[in-house]
Amino acid sequence: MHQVLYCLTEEHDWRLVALGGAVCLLASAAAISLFHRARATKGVGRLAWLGLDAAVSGCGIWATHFIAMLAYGPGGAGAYNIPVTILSLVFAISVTFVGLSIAVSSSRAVWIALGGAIVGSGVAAMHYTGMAALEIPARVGWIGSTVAVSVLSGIVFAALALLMAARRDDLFHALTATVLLTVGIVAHHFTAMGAVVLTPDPTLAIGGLSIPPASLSFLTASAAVAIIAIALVAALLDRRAKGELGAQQMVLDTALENMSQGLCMFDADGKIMLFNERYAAMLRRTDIALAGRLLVDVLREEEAKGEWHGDADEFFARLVADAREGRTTTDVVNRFGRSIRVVNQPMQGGGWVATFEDITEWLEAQAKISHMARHDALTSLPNRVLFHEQLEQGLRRTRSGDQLAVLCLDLDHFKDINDSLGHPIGDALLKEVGRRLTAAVGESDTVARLGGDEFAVVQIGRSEETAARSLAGRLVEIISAPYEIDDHQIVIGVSIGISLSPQDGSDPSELLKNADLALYRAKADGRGTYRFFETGMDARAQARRLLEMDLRAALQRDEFEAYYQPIRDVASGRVVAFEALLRWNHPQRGLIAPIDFIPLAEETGLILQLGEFVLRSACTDAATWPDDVDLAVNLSPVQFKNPNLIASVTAALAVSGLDARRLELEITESVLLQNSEATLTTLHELRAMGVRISLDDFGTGYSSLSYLRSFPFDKIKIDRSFVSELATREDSMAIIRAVTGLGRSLGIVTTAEGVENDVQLELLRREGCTQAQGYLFSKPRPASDVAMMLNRPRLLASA
Ligand SMILES: Nc1nc2c(ncn2[C@@H]2O[C@@H]3COP(=O)(O)O[C@H]4[C@@H](O)[C@H](n5cnc6c(=O)[nH]c(N)nc65)O[C@@H]4COP(=O)(O)O[C@H]3[C@H]2O)c(=O)[nH]1
Repeated sequence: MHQVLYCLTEEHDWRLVALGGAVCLLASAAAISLFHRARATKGVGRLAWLGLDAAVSGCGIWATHFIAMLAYGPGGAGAYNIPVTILSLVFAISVTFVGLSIAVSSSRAVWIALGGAIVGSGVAAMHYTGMAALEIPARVGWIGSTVAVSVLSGIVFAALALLMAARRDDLFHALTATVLLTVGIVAHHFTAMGAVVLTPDPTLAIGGLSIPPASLSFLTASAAVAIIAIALVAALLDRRAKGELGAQQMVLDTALENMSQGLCMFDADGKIMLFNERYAAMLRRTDIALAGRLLVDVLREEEAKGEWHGDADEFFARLVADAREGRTTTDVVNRFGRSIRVVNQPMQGGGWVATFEDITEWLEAQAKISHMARHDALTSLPNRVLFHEQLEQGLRRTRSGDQLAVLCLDLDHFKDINDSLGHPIGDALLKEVGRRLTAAVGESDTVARLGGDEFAVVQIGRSEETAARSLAGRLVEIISAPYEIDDHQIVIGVSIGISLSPQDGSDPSELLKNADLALYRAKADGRGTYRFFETGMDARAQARRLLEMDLRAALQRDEFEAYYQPIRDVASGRVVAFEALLRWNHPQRGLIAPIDFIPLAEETGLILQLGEFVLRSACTDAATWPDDVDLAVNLSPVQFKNPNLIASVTAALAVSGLDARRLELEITESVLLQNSEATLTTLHELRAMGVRISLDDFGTGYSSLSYLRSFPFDKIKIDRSFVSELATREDSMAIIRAVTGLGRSLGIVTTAEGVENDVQLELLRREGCTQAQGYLFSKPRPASDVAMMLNRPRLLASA
């Protein structure tokens, strides 16, 4: 140690030592930076960086040595043998190259340390060869132990330097490694110089092939500094470029790995260049090597394992050909129970990018949406859209000689069931109807629910009239069979309209329209039956449409008028009331009877306005009559569903000033059929106001008697049909006798309608009927004739 210190302080020029140290530091910095570059690169690039690193390190060590030698006082007297000097440079570069190569190619500390140690021994090899090149007039001797320390210090520090550099490529590790390497080189040099023992010998001459130390040192130092500087700049530029590339790579990797789609990139030969994890996971290729492999090899491997089916070579050849010819292809493939959409997009310069999207859920949702769009949610039967499509399909078949029938079905009075038993029961009934229909039709026939209580059937193939007739008959029977739903026994009828193709039409809309017209006819003919389309139906429907338009206009033009028909007390013959009966003064058609427009007004809802008009005008008229003459007004079931009924009765009474006890409202059984709870409440409210309630057309319904129990009616009006047959039919007489008897015992007034002659009147009187109404006394007349009707018991002139 003493020798080393002595050598350093006494035998060296400090300024040159500092210069050598600076060159060494610069060389070390470049060497470490290049070392990092070499580790970050692969293949030929790595080899180039290693070569440059070894050259820079070798030159750096070499230059450091000769600058330091210039600082060494005793060396100034000699010269350097040129071949040996060159050999020392070769040693420095080649041994360093070996050491760096080992350290770069491994990530294990032991190999990196070994590489570093070899670099350190390269420093020693250079130094001692360089010393051998020194020619001075003295004999050079060595202190063995100091030599050993010098070699060891170079090895240890160089190994530490590379270990530090290999840990991380950042400023801290780079600086620490640089300092360690510098220390290694410098420590080695000066320790080695401390080991030198010079014995002057003037006989030793300087050879011919030598160069003075000052020239060599400055020459090599400048060249080395230039090389080192260039290398350092190159390394720094490369680092920055790599850094940017690395950042881009990171962004790309993040994007790739966070894509919901799988992505795989192939070169022009079909070799996998890049893929993301989603791709590997989607195609279950996580366990097999993919990068750099030909797709066809991967497919063959999967084919062998039974995971891929098809001809791998043919498939692959097609993909490569598509990419080569610039064709973008889209396929939906089924892999492992999932539906995957694959898009192969050719790349510029060959190869293609394949994207893989799992569209299983999307396809399922699509199927669901498409099912929902074409099926009825309640019954799952085809809806109008699908029905149209199937009808169109069927019609295409009829062109090749087949026949087709369209059956439109409408449940009779379904609304009443819905209103009285509630929607859940109504829904359950519709479902059951759908099931019965489906079970009843043939395999090639289609049943659809067109909406509400409307169903339709297309009968294809054997649909000549008799087949359609037999199906319709069967359907009427099947649908009319009782239903048991939630402890309710339900009976419902069905009306069916039928159109046939080709005779009744050849496009879906026409056939449906004609079947609808036939359905309308079936309903008009009493429901619970079927009708075939006939040509005249269209005209009738047209007439109905015109009537509806007329009706609306008539309301605006005030063409309606209340007529009155007297009701007489049978015993005294006195007029006790007038029934208001609506008339339409049509400007072209003259006076129109209610039977010709009331049903349509009920269907279209216009009855609400009409009913209100009758109530108001009749109450106003009646207010002018004697106090003991009452007014009877008919109420339609439709009006009864209107929540404003009570309000409009109250308003009519209030505006006219008529006493509520003089007003009598006539309702038919059908009013009681609908939503009975609400109906009964309304009836009771009307009664509470003082208004009386009559049961009109008694005897024409199915269970007239049972309705008498549900509400305490003030009056029963015996239907005209019984009165007209009074003298001829025994059973009519019996019914009248029963009703009048019932009225007497319940304290209810009985009014016989349609009394046309004295015989009928006499019989009614005999049976104890309370009141009578009919043409015998007067036909319905305008309000202006009321006074006349009051004064004259019989007014046979027609109205
Ligand atoms: N053949 C014959 N017929 C007789 C005789 N006596 C009375 N009539 C007719 O019998 C019908 C009695 O009225 P309705 O049973 O309530 O039957 C009424 C009633 O249900 C309905 N209607 C009439 N006006 C209104 C109204 O303002 N509102 C409602 N909702 N319906 C009305 O139209 C039906 C028919 O009314 P109209 O044509 O006026 O027919 C009236 C009347 O002209 C007779 O001796 N012989």
